[in-house]
Amino acid sequence: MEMNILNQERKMNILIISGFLGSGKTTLLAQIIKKNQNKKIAILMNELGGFNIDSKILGEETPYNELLNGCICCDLKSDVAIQINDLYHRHHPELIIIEATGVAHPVEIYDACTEPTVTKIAQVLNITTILDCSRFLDRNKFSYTVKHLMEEQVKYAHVVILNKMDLVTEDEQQQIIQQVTDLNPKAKQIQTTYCALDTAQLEYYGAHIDAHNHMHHGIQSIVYEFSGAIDARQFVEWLRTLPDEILRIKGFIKFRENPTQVVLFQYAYGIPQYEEEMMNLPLKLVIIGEQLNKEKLLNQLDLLQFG
Ligand SMILES: Nc1nc2c(ncn2[C@@H]2O[C@H](COP(=O)(O)OP(=O)(O)OP(=O)(O)O)[C@@H](O)[C@H]2O)c(=O)[nH]1
Repeated sequence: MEMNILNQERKMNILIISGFLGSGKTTLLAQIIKKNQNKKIAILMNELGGFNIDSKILGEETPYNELLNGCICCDLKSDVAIQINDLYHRHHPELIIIEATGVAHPVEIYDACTEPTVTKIAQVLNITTILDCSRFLDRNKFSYTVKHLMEEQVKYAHVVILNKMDLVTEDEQQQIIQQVTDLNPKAKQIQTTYCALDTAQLEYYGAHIDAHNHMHHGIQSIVYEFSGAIDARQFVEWLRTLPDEILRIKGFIKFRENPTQVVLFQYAYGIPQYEEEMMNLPLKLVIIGEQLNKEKLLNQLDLLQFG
């Protein structure tokens, strides 16, 4: 799947809402639903807590599915595809909003949305991260892991909402704008209190999207399909050349050494994994990364395929 904002194929859009615990994700969701009553929106909620969103926020009109007892980016990743398909077949929404738990990593959520059964029917519109501004400014008080996660949520967002502006001074407002810019200069920043915003600013629907600004930053993905087996040694060599911007690769390959065996290939944080796959699946690779040099990658993959 490519981050095709224009949605020419009329696929469902997926909006990923990320943000640390208590930053305002549910508040934003409520705003979006309230202001877009004429749109068919469905929610995929990954709550660890027991808040009754059903009646309090969404109303009875908005379909939602839940991912329970775990975090979307750890143990529930494969459930995401199942739930998205379920929402699609039962409700045919224009937009699915995924509200992840506050501790979810945006790349993992995006990754979950690149399953072939999802890309057939939907595409990620953007990752919107919400910040509790004063908490974000105080992030050095948290453990390294928490601080790192808060920064990663900003780093990989296409849109960053600087929320709870009412709780910070003007001086602090300037500091946070600068810090977010330093972490992710290309993200669109929106300052809010109680997530009050014109929801069109989040650029939900294709017609409102400025494709040029959004095609070239943030997380993107490309899909490549091999027509047959490739050379294992060349493939490993290619992996060694990959830049840090490549965050994930996954898919199915066959190697010439054993051309009938389909291999499930996964690559994360520079580490490849190979598993024998029993089914004969299409030989597609999904590559996820930042600022992907698509043309170069496709050329390299062509060389693997035909070289
Ligand atoms: N003062 C202030 N409070 C806010 C603002 N936005 C949200 N809140 C409050 O902050 C609390 C957390 O907001 P939620 O929308 O539930 O945050 P969340 O990110 O969904 O929280 P989790 O689901 O726990 O991760 C609620 O009590 C909100 O009413 C804001 O701009 N200013």
